[in-house]
Amino acid sequence: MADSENQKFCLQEVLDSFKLCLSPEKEIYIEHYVSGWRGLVKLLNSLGSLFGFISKDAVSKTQILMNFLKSENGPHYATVQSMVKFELDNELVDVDKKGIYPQSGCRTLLRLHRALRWLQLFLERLRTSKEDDKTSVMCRDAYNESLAQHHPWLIRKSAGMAFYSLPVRPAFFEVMNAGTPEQVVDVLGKAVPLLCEVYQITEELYQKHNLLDLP
Ligand SMILES: CCCCCCCC/C=C\CCCCCCCC(=O)N[C@@H](COP(=O)(O)O)[C@H](O)/C=C/CCCCCCCCCCCCC
Repeated sequence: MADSENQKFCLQEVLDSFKLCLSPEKEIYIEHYVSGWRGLVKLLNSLGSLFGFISKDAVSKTQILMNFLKSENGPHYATVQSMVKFELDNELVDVDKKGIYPQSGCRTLLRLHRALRWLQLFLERLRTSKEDDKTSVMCRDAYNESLAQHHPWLIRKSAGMAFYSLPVRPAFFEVMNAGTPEQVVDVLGKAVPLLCEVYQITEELYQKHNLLDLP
């Protein structure tokens, strides 16, 4: 695990990364998108070993994208839009679902994009929750409404077990390291619309190019 993923989670930092990832022309910078996910992985790593398999998958996907960014084709991977164009123009994507490019940038980002929908739904539930609402239920409901439909039975079961071990809401707010519960709710109020915008732009781009079902 990289050192940065062992550091303390900071919600504001995650928010800043997702803010930075949107250009004025609404292009999405992959470097900052990945940095937002890496910030989130810090929180995941503080939640215990049951979340290890989720963290491992998120780290591996962010690493694939960082490797593209650092490669000789790096400039083509600066934004999600330029990556889609580059991989489609050069036939590097499994548009015909043959599974020849299991590690393309487009399919890797699609997995994180689907997870972003879960995050958006979970954070909105958290934002509007009451003190004794269960984080495990909020997380499970958000998961069932989004990512679960893309996961096989074993992953769904393992994720469900991990959710049970989530701390109660006041303790979860502490881990989020963003001040008082009122301040956490305030930051969440800024985070959710931002994640929503990043999600929507990616969703429309992937839809336009028929990339939403990449194997
Ligand atoms: C703002 C602070 C509060 C929220 C804190 C959230 C912290 C979340 C950090 C990272 C989320 C993990 C993102 C996981 C990406 C999963 C991508 C995926 O779907 N991968 C599957 C498919 O990949 P391929 O096999 O096709 O390559 C893969 O099979 C999945 C493996 C792992 C299971 C993923 C379960 C995801 C559950 C949602 C995250 C729950 C975290 C709960 C923490 C509150």
